[in-house]
Amino acid sequence: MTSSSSLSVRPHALAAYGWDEYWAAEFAPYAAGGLLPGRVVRVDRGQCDVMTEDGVIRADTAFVTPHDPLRVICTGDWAAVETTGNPRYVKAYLPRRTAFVRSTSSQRSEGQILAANVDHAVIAVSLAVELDLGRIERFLALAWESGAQPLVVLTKADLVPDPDTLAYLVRDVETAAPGVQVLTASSLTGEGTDVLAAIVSGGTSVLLGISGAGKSTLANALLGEDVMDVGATRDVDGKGRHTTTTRNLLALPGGGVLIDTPGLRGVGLFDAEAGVGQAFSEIEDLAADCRFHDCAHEAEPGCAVLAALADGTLPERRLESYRKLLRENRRIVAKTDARLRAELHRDWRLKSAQGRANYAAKRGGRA
Ligand SMILES: Nc1nc2c(ncn2[C@@H]2O[C@H](COP(=O)(O)OP(=O)(O)OP(=O)(O)O)[C@@H](O)[C@H]2O)c(=O)[nH]1
Ligand SMILES: [Zn+2]
Repeated sequence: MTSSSSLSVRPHALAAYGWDEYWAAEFAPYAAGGLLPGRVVRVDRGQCDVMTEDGVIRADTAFVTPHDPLRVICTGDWAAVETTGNPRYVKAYLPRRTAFVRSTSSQRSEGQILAANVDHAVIAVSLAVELDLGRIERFLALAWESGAQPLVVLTKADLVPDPDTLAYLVRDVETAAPGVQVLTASSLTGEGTDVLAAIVSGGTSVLLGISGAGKSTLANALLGEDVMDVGATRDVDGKGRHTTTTRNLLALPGGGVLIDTPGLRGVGLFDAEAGVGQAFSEIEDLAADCRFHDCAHEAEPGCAVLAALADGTLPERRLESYRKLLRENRRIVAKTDARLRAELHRDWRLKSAQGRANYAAKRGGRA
């Protein structure tokens, strides 16, 4: 989107990419070490594209690709890049403020880092289909877990022309989203885009939501052009390979930064118990008033959650959804633990085999 020619060497050329006093202070030791700051706009195959005040630099990620997949450099990170060399290496990245993680597969529950330093998680929900509050709650848990502030945008509002119906739908979603702003938007009328643009102008945002929710349409409205389609086109260099200049992180014309990585779109829960808690904050608030601190809200006396169910202040659907997401999350965590346990067990078997061998040696070589 931004051509490198428009990125002259200015003191705050990176401001459009989120550079501020906070990051400048964090980066100070690296600057003292002669490294260049930049924001990662794309990561692929051992290399990454870093937006610096000199424009985009292709850099090697060997130093920032540790064994732990959650510590691998990713889009949105603030990188410290060498000023010279071929290849130029990313030597480090700044501690993340927030991070989106997903479970890579159902077999091995290992997290994968998808995006770093995101401030707003915009959850797109289509009004063209029946609202699925459970799914919205799932996205909200994921968003809260990342550390970003969630925001729900009900898209395709033009398909709900009756204002009362629209207001009712918004309230319905609001009951499933405590502490979260719920907006409506339409690409047809343009309604809502300005409000969204104003919110995302302060910081870095991601768009979450299922296929067809209207994420690309929202992104294009924010970008003021069809960048999302442009990114998919092939490089016309006669070599028939894909363009390598596609960015997953873009500066918005109205301010703010948008991250759109493919994996983010289908992101699932990964060890998100805190996020689930935040997504159901009214239930956790109630639970604080239960007589027993370990109340399961099943049949315990003095249960504030059950009392709220009984007097109608807490919808039953909310409690069921909360339980469902907690169960789902615990299954994922248990899977991770199982893998860890398997590794520990292997370790233990190795040690005990060694122990047996040592013991046999002491006894004169007889096993
Ligand atoms: N009527 C109406 N249709 C819309 C609106 N926004 C998006 N659409 C349509 O909804 C469909 C899906 O929109 P996309 O923006 O591609 O959805 P997406 O979430 O990016 O989908 P994926 O790329 O599959 O993840 C497209 O056919 C859009 O034209 C809107 O405000 N009103
Ligand atoms: Zn209780």
